[in-house]
Amino acid sequence: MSLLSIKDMSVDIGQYSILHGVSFEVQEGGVFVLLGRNGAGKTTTLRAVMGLWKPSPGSVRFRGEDISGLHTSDIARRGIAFVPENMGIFGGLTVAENMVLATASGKFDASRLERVYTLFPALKKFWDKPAGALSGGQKQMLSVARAIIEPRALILIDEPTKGLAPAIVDAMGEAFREISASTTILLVEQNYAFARSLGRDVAVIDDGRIVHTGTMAAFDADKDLQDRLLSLSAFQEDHE
Ligand SMILES: Nc1ncnc2c1ncn2[C@@H]1O[C@H](COP(=O)(O)OP(=O)(O)OP(=O)(O)O)[C@@H](O)[C@H]1O
Repeated sequence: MSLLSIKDMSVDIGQYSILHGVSFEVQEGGVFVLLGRNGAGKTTTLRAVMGLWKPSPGSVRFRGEDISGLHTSDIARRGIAFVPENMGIFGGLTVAENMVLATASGKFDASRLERVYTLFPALKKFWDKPAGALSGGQKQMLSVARAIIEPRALILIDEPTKGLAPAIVDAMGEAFREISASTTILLVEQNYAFARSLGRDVAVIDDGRIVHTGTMAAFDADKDLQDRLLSLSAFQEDHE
């Protein structure tokens, strides 16, 4: 059984029809990358999985259970976390307070906290500092740390490398590799090199429709396909 199975999912926002029958399956373990041009529907797909938009019609199954009608908090309780593009952290609170708010009980499991410190040493260093004073990369690390401080089966991560320096992107990649050994990651990325280095499977969305699914290795080997689906040469110039 797939960990996450999205079937014929359509999403309307107000009078606009944004997703048109999106279907793909995410298997347990590793990194699944969702690629697509600007405005293709990547964020909308993640938000719909998290219950922040309601599919109509369509289903989202998590471990076989239809979660598409559930509230976001109930979806989170089933073991899915969302790291939004704007990171969703509280700038006026300390790193420690941001982390506490990400726990269900208000307490940390010591070994999980130790893991966060190992993955992201800067968070330990700035533990009692306001999150708003962190650099962009450190804020992104805090946002990911909040998602893994409790046990999760699936983390949805939206464009985590946007605007980050190459060294920070490398550190983020290392952390994701580590995290994905125990937690499945559904990653939306515009940085193709980053996506390629992490992804096992890939789906490409265009104009609210899935236009390709397969392994990342096969997609990466097919330059014509990449160019056709992503206009990758233009796409890379934009992001270099
Ligand atoms: N709240 C909203 N109201 C109206 N239209 C929206 C809203 N959110 C998204 N859209 C539209 O839906 C389409 C898909 O947006 P979405 O953010 O999912 O794309 P994306 O692939 O994540 O793009 P990007 O890479 O630019 O973030 C776009 O045309 C966008 O303008």
